[in-house]
Amino acid sequence: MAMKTLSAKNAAALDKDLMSIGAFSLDQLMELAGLSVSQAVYRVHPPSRGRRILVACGPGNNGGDGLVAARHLWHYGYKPTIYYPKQSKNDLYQRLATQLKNLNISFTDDFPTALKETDHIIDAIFGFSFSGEVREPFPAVIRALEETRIPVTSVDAPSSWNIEEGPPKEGPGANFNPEVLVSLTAPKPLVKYFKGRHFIGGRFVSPDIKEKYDLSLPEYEGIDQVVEVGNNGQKL
Ligand SMILES: NC(=O)C1=CN([C@@H]2O[C@H](COP(=O)(O)OP(=O)(O)OC[C@H]3O[C@@H](n4cnc5c(N)ncnc54)[C@H](O)[C@@H]3O)[C@@H](O)[C@H]2O)[C@H](O)CC1
Ligand SMILES: [K+]
Repeated sequence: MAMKTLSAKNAAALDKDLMSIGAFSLDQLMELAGLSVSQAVYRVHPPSRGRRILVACGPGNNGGDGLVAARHLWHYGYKPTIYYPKQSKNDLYQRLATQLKNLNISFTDDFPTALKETDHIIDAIFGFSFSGEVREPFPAVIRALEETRIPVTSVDAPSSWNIEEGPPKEGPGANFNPEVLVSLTAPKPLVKYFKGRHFIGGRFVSPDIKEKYDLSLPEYEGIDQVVEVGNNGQKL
């Protein structure tokens, strides 16, 4: 049976519902999303495999999830480095960045060098609001992610992939195949092109929202914030 997915349009509508009907603040949702990402990274890349984690953050909420994940990973004993070239002036992101600076987590502008000095990468550049061709300064970053042999965990979507149609036919991202994907709330249609380990995270969906968007979500176990699923969307 094919996996049930959530279109980019419905993902944005669901997000709005969580904040209106659901009465969640964006901070809360982002905290839970980033916590999920940190748990998936801990599962696929425990600290014994190397503690250095490069977190590439984009300008929107996907980037915010990356900032939150970096904070949790620091508390688990990792050594995150942040690449965040388009920093938002918005208070939420500024506070997230300050929280990291208070932990002495370093920020870098030099992505190629940072890539040589890491054990794992988190791709928190673009999520469900990405569209069109990748604009500056990100084409070189996506190309570097394509070429590196260091494993990548993508947050919600492999950045540069079209949310409905998957990898671009040409240009940056055409050969980008991350090792791990953490779909937040529910998988997006692009998952049918994804071949790596797949987790679902974002444990904040109420039964009425699940029903409204016809989601079929695997059961989370115990205190886990992520569930690993197979090609059919069933829990592994
Ligand atoms: N309910 C949930 O699942 C939650 C998910 N979260 C995360 O939020 C993102 C979606 O966030 P949003 O701010 O809407 O957008 P993005 O981060 O995907 O990107 C917007 C950002 O990127 C720029 N942009 C768009 N296209 C391009 C392009 N071709 N080139 C360059 N830049 C581009 C755009 O201008 C914006 O600045 C979701 O995927 C989850 O990761 C929430 O954190 C919590 C709830
Ligand atoms: K991403």
